[in-house]
Amino acid sequence: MSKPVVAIVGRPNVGKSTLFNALAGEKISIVKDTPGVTRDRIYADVTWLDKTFTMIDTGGIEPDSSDIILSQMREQAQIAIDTADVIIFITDVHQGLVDSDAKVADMLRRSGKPVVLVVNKVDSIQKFMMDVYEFYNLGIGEPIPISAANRMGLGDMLDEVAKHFPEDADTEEDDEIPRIAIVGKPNVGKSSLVNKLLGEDRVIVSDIAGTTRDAVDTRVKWQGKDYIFIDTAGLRRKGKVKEEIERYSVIRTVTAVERADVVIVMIDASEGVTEQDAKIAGIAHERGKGVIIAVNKWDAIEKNDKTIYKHTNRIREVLAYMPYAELVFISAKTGLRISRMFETIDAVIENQTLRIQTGVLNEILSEAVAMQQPPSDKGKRLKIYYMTQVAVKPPTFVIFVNDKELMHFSYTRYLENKIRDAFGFAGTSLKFIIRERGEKE
Ligand SMILES: Nc1nc2c(ncn2[C@@H]2O[C@H](COP(=O)(O)OP(=O)(O)OP(=O)(O)O)[C@@H](O)[C@H]2O)c(=O)[nH]1
Ligand SMILES: Nc1nc2c(ncn2[C@@H]2O[C@H](COP(=O)(O)OP(=O)(O)OP(=O)(O)O)[C@@H](O)[C@H]2O)c(=O)[nH]1
Repeated sequence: MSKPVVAIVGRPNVGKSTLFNALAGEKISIVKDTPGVTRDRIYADVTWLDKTFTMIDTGGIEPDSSDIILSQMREQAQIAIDTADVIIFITDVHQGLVDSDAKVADMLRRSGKPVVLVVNKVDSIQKFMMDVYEFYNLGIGEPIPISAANRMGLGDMLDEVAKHFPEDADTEEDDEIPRIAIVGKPNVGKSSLVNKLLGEDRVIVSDIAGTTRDAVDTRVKWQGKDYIFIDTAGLRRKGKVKEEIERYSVIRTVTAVERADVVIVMIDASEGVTEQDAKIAGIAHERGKGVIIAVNKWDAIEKNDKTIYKHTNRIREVLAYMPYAELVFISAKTGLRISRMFETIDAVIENQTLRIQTGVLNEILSEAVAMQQPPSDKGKRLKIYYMTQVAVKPPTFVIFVNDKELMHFSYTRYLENKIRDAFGFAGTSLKFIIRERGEKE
C-alpha cells in the first residue's frame, strides 16, 4: 500500500527540524540493516493513530539576505508541490507574519495541493493566541497553533493533515495496474530506458492525466497488459549546491519508490556498482518493494564468458542486504533483454502478492525446526508455536514464540531461507514480526 507523502515547508528557524524530530521520534535514529542508507533527516515514516505516512523535510535554508531566503523557500515549496500529497506550511509566532511567508503561501495556494498551516512556538495559548489569528491573512486556511518543542498541538495538526489523505488509495480504478519506478544515479540510462519502452512498436503510450508529481508517469502496454512506469530522470537541478541536489534526488527517489509496486534500480555496467547505487537500492529495500536490478549499458562493455559472473558477484557483494533482488543485464540503447524485463516485472509482482496458506507454512516450519534446533539462552530454549502470513506487498509473516528475546536474527533468516527454498519469492523482501503467544493480534 502506498503511503501518503507529507512535506514540511517554512522559513529558516521556524522549527522545521524540531517538528520533524518530534514526529519522527526515535524511529529515525534506529540503525537499519541497510548499509549506505543515509540516516540524515530527509525523510521518515510517521504513524499517527491508524495512519502511516512518509514525511519529508524539503531542506534547510541558509539564513542570508531576504532575497535568497525567498528564492530558496520557493525552491523548497516547489519540491513539496511536486512530490507531496499534503504540505505542512510552518510559521513562527515569534517572528510573526513575514512577507516571504505571504509569497510562499500564494504559491502553495495556486498549486491546489492541500496545505495545513501551522504556527509554531505557541508555547502558551493564552499568551499567543491573538497573534496566531494574524496568520489567517495568508489566505490558506485556519492556522493551527503548535509548540513543536513541547509537543503541543501535534495531534490536532496531524488530524488535519490526515483529513487530506487520499481515501483508501488501493481501491482506485487504475490501482490494478502495476507501477514500476525507475531509479538510479544520474546518467545511468533511465530516460533511455523509458524511451526504449515507448519506441518499441508493441508499446502503446498514453500520458496519464492528473499526474501532478514531478516524476513522469508513463503508461505502457506490453503483450496486452498495462504497466505504469514512474520515471525519475533528470534529477539534476542546475546551479545548486551538492547537498541540495542530493537531498532533492533522495526525495524524488523516495516518493517515486513509495508509489511503486516494483522498483527497477539501474546500474551502469561500464562503471560497475557503486556506493551511490547501494544507497538508492537501499531505499527500495527499506520500503519493502519488489526490486529488479537492471545492469544497463551491457552493450558498451567488453565481455568474455566470465564477465557476467564477475558483475553478478560484485553486485551481490555491494548489495548484500538484498540477496532476493532480481538481476537483469540490459541495454536501454539496443533493447537487449527488454522483454525479459517485463517478464521479470510480472514475476516479481506475483511474488509480492503471493499468499501462503497457514497449514503449508507450518509444515515448512516444523521441518525447519526439526532440522535445526532453535537457539536457547541461559537454559531457556526458543519455542516456535506457529507462523501465519498476515500481509502482502511485501509478504509479511507473524511468528508466534514463547520468548521474543530468544529469537535471533540468524534464526529468522534461517526460516526465511526455508520459505524461499519452498516458494521462491524472488524479487521481494519478506517481513517477519515476532510475537509472544498471548499477545494481541
Ligand atoms: N519557544 C519555542 N522554540 C522552539 C519551538 N520549536 C523550535 N524552537 C526553537 O526554534 C529554533 C529553530 O528550530 P529549528 O527546528 O532548528 O528550525 P528550522 O526551521 O529547522 O531551522 P532551519 O534549519 O534554519 O531551517 C531552535 O532554537 C528551537 O529550539 C517551540 O515550539 N517553542
Ligand atoms: N552504450 C549505452 N549507452 C547508454 C545506454 N543507456 C543509456 N546510455 C547513454 O547514457 C547517457 C545517459 O542516459 P540517460 O538515459 O540520459 O540517463 P538518465 O539516467 O536518464 O540520466 P539523468 O537524467 O541525469 O538522471 C546517454 O548518453 C545515453 O545515450 C545503453 O544501454 N548503452
